[in-house]
Amino acid sequence: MRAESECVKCESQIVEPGGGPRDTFKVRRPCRVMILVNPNSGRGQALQLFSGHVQTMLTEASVPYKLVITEAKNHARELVRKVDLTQWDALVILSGDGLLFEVINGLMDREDWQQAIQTPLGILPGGSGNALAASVHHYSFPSAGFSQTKELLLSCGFMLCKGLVGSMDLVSVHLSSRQRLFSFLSIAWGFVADVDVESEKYRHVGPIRFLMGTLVRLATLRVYQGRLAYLPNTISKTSVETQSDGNTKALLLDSLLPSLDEPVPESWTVVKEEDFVLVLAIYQSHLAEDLWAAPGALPDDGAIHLFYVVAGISRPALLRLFLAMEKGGHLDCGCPYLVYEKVKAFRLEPLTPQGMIAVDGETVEYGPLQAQVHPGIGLLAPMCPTSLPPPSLCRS
Ligand SMILES: Nc1ncnc2c1ncn2[C@@H]1O[C@H](COP(=O)(O)OP(=O)(O)OP(=O)(O)O)[C@@H](O)[C@H]1O
Repeated sequence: MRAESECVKCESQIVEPGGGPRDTFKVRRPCRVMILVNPNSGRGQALQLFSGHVQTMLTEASVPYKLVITEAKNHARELVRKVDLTQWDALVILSGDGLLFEVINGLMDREDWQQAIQTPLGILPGGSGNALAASVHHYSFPSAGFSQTKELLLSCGFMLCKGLVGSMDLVSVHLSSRQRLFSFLSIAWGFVADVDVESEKYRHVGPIRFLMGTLVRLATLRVYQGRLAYLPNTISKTSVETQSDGNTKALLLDSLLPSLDEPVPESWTVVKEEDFVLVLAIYQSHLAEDLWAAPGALPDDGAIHLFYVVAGISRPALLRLFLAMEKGGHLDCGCPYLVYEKVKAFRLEPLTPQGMIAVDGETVEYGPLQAQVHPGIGLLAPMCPTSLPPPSLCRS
């Protein structure tokens, strides 16, 4: 199936709403949208979600679109590396968070990454985790929950059609092989990474896969040795610093990070514990549809929300934390093993010889890594700055 609606010239209206709670929002009615769908994401129903719900919304809102069905891993990354972005006002992902991770890294691979990453990126939930979609819904309708992925899809589709755009932080991640990645969601090591990766096999059951994975992992609770250090979020907002590569490409500098083989600067805090149950760095509010992991996070707050749980926590206490996370209440549990810091950068050096590290839910090479936030370098498309009622209420 391949659908392409006609691309018509329509007026682009850019309005600073002023009355909204934050001043970074623009109303930019999407004109031409490329929608990338991973047909295998989640329960394998992304195409049905498109034809059953999204297509009608786009048609009703007169938003011209081109549908691209991804054929394999890295298809989307290769495509956005080369595509003529002047043809598109937004790139929209109907999938899980993994496909957006590919698209962001494809855009950042480009010679013209500075302009490319300013292409508004939209998300429509088609995966089993849907962390960014749940976060977007939360930023837009903080007091309105949703009970099913379909409701979340309608909410994100509605906001996409409204054409609201806000800025988004990206985090630059350095792995020990010198590979550099750009992340919009999270970096996880220990319990959370294990659950995320191991529960992939239950993805056909949808978001509940994380609860199933958590219960399985709790039964075999492990301690992971490693070193953690971070730069607290006390320094003033960092600006985007670039340097030329000697040709035409500007390089985005990670000026807060020393080389991975050098010690961290004295201004950093070194965590004295070396036995962890989990380390989670997150920069959106939600880690999954029903995991409100960072209650204070905003997409462009210039902070990495760093959580870690040190060894010694009991299985029931850890389960209580995850159950409380459904309502964002884990920090109110008074758990002495859970630590939360807002940081600009951090370094993690696992000492346990084998394990999992997940960046935006995707497994990456295991080993030392460090990361730095780049405030507001991306644009997130379905964002709503006002207290509009959620779409189901609008229609009644
Ligand atoms: N047609 C395809 N077939 C197989 N894999 C694909 C295809 N298109 C994309 N992928 C890859 O599949 C991986 C998972 O995609 P994604 O995260 O979007 O869905 P998901 O894993 O079902 O969602 P979630 O992470 O919410 O569970 C990504 O690495 C993506 O690049």
